Amino acid sequence: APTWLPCGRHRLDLSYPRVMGILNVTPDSFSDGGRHVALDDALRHAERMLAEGAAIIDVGGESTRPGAQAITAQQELDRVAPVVERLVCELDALVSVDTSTPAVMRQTAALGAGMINDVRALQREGALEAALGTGLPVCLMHMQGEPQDMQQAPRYDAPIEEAVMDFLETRVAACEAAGLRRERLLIDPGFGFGKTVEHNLRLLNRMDRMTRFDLPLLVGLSRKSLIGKVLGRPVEERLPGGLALASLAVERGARILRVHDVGPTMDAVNMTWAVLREGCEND
Ligand SMILES: Nc1nc2[nH]c(S[C@@H](C(=O)O)c3ccccc3)nc2c(=O)[nH]1
Repeated sequence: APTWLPCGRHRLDLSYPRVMGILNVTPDSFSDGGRHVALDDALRHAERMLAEGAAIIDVGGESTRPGAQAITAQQELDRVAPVVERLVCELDALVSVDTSTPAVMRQTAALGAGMINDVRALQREGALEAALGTGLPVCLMHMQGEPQDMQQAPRYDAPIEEAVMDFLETRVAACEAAGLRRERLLIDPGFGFGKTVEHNLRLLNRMDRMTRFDLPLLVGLSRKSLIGKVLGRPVEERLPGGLALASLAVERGARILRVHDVGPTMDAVNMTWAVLREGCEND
């Protein structure tokens, strides 16, 4: 996999695992005193995650919560654009935009976003062309179904890791066929997106097989329901479980960890990396 990734005006060093901080800008995060307060809060939250070591800030406007009703491209843009603009202009942050919407990809790239994070792997009409036009790297994630229905009855004919890798293989091929250079691609197994707990656990256990793509591996495990179901913890008590998963993910090849709790994850990831890196050099 490449040891660094051009992300707009940023150059992301991937020779060691990096942490991506989650910045949620869906309306519930605007529930308090209106947009400007929320915007300032978002900036402060991002500033804190950067200070704790986040290499990337992931900004998502579409609530992928199961059962959430779909929003228009304009609504998504109205949420995301102001935040991206201030993150870029005031913090010079490397911003990834969690979107499947072509117009949002184009407009946020124009505002200085450095990466596209598409949970639908550029399958929407016009998404591939839009991503290509931005020149930005793109994370292709596996999801079965849509957030509205993906968790009702996840099932696969093949073992989960094979189904996920087959899907990602087809999406990587589609991108390359459309002229999106392989050096611009990242892959992500999509934990929790149309998978049972067993699917998620098996997928992480066998995730080292995804290194065969020779592409940077991004994973999102933070506070997810698989932690809740295995440990019986509510979402606000899932950090220890999440740190265990982050360490395992790094050991199995993950290079970008998408998390809520940046500081603690930095320590777990750096501790894990110190062990893995040491073993290699002094063979
Ligand atoms: N690349 C990449 N992008 C991501 N965006 C998300 S949203 C997810 C969450 O729990 O954060 C989520 C899922 C369902 C409802 C709410 C929130 N998860 C990932 C991931 O695993 N990989």
